Amino acid sequence: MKPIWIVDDDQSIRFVLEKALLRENLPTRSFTNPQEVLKALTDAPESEGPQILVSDIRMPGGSGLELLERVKEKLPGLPVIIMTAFSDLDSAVSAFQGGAFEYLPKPFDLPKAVELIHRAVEESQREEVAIESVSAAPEMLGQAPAMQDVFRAIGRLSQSNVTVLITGESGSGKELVARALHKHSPRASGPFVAINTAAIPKDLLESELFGHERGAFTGAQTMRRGRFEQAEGGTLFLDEIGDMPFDLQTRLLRVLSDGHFYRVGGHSAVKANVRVIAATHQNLEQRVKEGVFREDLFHRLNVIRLRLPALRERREDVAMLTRYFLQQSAKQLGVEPKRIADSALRLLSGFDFPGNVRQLENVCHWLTVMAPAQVIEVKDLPPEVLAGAGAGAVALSESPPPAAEWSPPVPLTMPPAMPAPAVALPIAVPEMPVANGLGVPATAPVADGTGMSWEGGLRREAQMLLEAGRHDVWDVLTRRFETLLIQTALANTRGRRIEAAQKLGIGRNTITRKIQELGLDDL
Ligand SMILES: Nc1ncnc2c1ncn2[C@@H]1O[C@H](COP(=O)(O)OP(=O)(O)OP(=O)(O)O)[C@@H](O)[C@H]1O
Repeated sequence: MKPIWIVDDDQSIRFVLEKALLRENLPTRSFTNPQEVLKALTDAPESEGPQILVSDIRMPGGSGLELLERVKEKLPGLPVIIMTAFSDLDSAVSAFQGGAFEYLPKPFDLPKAVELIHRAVEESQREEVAIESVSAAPEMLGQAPAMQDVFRAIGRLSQSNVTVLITGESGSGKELVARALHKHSPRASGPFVAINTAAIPKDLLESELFGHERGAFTGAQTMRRGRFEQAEGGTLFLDEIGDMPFDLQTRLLRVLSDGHFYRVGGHSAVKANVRVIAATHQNLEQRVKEGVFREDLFHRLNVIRLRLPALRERREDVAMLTRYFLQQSAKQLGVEPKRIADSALRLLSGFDFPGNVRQLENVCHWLTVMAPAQVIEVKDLPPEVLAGAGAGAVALSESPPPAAEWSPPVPLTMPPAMPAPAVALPIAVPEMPVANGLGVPATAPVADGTGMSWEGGLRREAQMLLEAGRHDVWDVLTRRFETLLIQTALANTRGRRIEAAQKLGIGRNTITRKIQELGLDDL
């Protein structure tokens, strides 16, 4: 058998791989840089050429990706495994684009690396080398095995126009995956059009999707193209497909099977050259059983299914994502990025993140604005994290954090007579008539360590968000305010929701809905 060529400037990697492969009776030949490999390729007779090539990406004297390109010119069928210390999608995408067989994120698990090499050898012996291609958006991060599987799937789908159904909890990155699938598809130069079917009133959805002719209904003064037409030649992302009204499901099914549709009030068919990617946080099989989702549409959409893991199923990614979002927020706000203390990171990693990556992103933004110092400590974490991270955080850390850094969940509001909590809260308490049960505002705000009042903190955040040119300031701050109100009320009623709703003067359905929307289910 021909040898496995290993190229890496790191002697220890070469050594470990050589030894492991030797134990498997796989011969090896090692190189320290791409030039040596190219020279050997020219000099070596065919019989001594590589069976497969395992290459690092960053080496003095040339990049592994350039090497991949040059090698592929000479030996297009050769399986190449790219090793990279950067397990973001960029490297994976470039590797797949260059025609790599697989990529191996460093530090790797040796048995897994050997297994991968075995697979590549089998593949090369069958002389059917799968040349895989591009993957996803560079800003999509993930080191957890479950995310690596997602990246690989994206890479494999990149040459195809197939319909994909993405499932996963809210905020887990479904739209990001859809964008990545588009960006690395043959339709990349076409438009990517997204529509959240749950966010558009039922009556408007049909014309939103398919457009309407002039005079089709009252108010339709001009002809309007719908999202299907806007996505012509590109990709249409249908978010929250599980909530699509039944009659529209029928229309969608028809477009998918006939390849054309009619504008509302229109009589001539409009051709639809659109790839559909759908997403849902719901269990569609269950929706089919309940009779609210069409089974035939389900099968149409479910050609390929990608399941995105919830963030709590990949806690190992929290650290990397936190650092990334802290940098992004700092960039947006034009400030120095904050760092996070290990103890705070441990706590954050133990939090269940019902709102998934989006919630972590918001937390990081909040910390960038609100944490008083450059290094974020446990006490700076937002109340919902402090209140909800207990069990997971302790389980994650090898030794529990010192008592001074961590106390059990603290209610946001203290009755005026109670002593201040051991943990300094990141924001002071809103002055609301909830604390003493007498309908009298609790007047003493809890110190936040910055001397800033709750109102002042909110005003400062509003100011910074506005200056940063954000267009979701209302949403972000309303959510923050509602979260505070509900947490405070729940803390005062020992979690009894109906009582909390009464105290807040809202209905029980409203509090239940808000708790769900705000991702406070764990309280
Ligand atoms: N793996 C990731 N790396 C970096 N950012 C991510 C990742 N996953 C999600 N995000 C970010 O988290 C936020 C939420 O992601 P996205 O909108 O794709 O989630 P979603 O599952 O479509 O949510 P919803 O179901 O509520 O529509 C976005 O700002 C996105 O950029």
